[in-house]
Amino acid sequence: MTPHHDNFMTKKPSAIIFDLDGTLVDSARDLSRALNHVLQQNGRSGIDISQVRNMVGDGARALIVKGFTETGTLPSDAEIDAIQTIFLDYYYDTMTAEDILFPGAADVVKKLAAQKIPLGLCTNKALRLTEKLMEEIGLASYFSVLIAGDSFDFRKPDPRHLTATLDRMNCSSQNAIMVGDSASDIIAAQKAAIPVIGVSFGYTKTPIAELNPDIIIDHYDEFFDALDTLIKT
Ligand SMILES: O=C(O)COP(=O)(O)O
Ligand SMILES: [Mg+2]
Repeated sequence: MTPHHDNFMTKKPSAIIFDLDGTLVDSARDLSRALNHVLQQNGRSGIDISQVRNMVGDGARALIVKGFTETGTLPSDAEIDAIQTIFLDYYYDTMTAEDILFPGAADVVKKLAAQKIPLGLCTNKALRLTEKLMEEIGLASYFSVLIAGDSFDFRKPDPRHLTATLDRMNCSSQNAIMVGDSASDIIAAQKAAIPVIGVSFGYTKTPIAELNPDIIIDHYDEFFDALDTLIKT
């Protein structure tokens, strides 16, 4: 008889790598508050959260550059360095852990960990912020590595960010799977030849379908079916 139970997979992936912002957590509100804080400090007008959502995914500096470009001229590199320090401290102090997990995300992570599938986190967020956030949302212990935007000299969309994450996990990229919300995740995965699940509820200016992930989910309820489909193909 074929064993059949919830979330049964025909073959286990060697590892699953998750992106953080826009994939596991809906952090746009907190990032938007921090961005508007530094914009206002510099006499700029604020940016609506709906617009900030399309600016997240390439790290804090890219978010700041996009925010300042949107509201006037771009400050010098040195000025952005100073603004970035203020942004990071403000975000570190004000980020909230409450109600920011996307529905079903924690459940999926816990079920995968229970199935002994190695989990890695690969985000363009700074490590200090990543570690704090992952602890506060209660998911840090389920991941064998937390790899951040400042862990290496390269980062998503550079495919080496994903392959280096797998190396740190001692996992092969064969049968590994990536889960992400934005162009940097999908491009990195495609370049690394790692199948990728795109989530449609995250942050991307380009509609996720146009980025051509191998499969798209609209809710974590669809995760295990998507995994099954990817594994069979
Ligand atoms: O833009 C960021 O700060 C990080 O974004 P990511 O977790 O989606 O890589
Ligand atoms: Mg993201």
